[in-house]
Amino acid sequence: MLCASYTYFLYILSDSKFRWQHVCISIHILGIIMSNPKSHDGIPILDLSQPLQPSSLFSLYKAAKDWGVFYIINHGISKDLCSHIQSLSKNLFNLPSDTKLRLGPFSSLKSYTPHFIASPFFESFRVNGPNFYVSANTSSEILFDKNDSKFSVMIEEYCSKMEDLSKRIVKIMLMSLGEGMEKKFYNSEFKKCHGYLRINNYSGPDVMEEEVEGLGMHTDMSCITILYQDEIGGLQVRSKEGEWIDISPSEGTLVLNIGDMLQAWSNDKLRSSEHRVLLKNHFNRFSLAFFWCFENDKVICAPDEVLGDGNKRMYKPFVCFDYLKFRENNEKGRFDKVGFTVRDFAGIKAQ
Ligand SMILES: O=C(O)CCC(=O)C(=O)O
Ligand SMILES: [Fe+2]
Repeated sequence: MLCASYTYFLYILSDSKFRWQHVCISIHILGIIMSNPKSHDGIPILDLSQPLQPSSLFSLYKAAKDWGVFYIINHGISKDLCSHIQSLSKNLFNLPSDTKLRLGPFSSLKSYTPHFIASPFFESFRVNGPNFYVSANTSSEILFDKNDSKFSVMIEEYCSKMEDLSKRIVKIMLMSLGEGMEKKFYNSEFKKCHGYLRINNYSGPDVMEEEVEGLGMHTDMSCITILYQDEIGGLQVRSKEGEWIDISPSEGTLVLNIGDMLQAWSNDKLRSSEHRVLLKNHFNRFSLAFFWCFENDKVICAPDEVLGDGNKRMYKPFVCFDYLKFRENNEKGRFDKVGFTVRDFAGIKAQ
């Protein structure tokens, strides 16, 4: 069995067609020997209460390569914490527009995205790390003209759990790229990552004759994004062939999206997921998106070991902050839309 798993790690480093088929055959055999990870709509579920098996790593790698998405369960974030944040966030979203705009795009904090920026049906508050308590508290003081720390304490708790989870998932993604990759690259490349949280509220039109886009198709600029969605549903991810599939909500399940930074760093071995949110009824939808990103001044450049022998470099090395600015400048007043992705910014065009 050990022998078989070593074969997998050897071959995963290479992308040539012949070798790739070989991996699939080896893993198919492994899958029979070891228990297969559970899956949901063909997209695997990472169960953090279980030891990682080579077969689970392979499923995650495959999902991250093909879709840029998988599910996480037994992650240690309680349903109660999410529900409390959801109910306290209602107090923010229910405020009059004028009040919310104190944090809007023309304010100094710029932590509120009002309706009609990303879509008519989407609004969002942003909380920045590393001190999530201070960030949340500053915003709530501006909105409510008083200090109420309950909300900020919960945000702090949620985000500090998200930070731990993000570190764990990045390590797992590195392991999925091949034996020794985590040890080699976690500290040198990912140690200075930082996070921010977006608290999202969707409200469809009162009369819905057809489904509407709550959030148009986009990729995230992060390394990874961890998403909590309530029970309403509507999140979809696009396959390479252009087919949309539902990422259905399920209690206790978080969604992991690969973002642009990890796509570029892994030289397209991991795919930044193209996703959107469709609203199918007039119920409000709530989600929490935690973005885990490289530090602004990091130069993103796929290491040779990740590239593998004979594989072409897909991206010119670039500074993380320059990409963020590129997205912002090209999308003045808009959200992160496909069309201005990392490929458009730093992709090396095929000759
Ligand atoms: O609300 C969701 O399910 C997705 C949110 C999202 O994609 C984002 O905030 O980037
Ligand atoms: Fe997103």
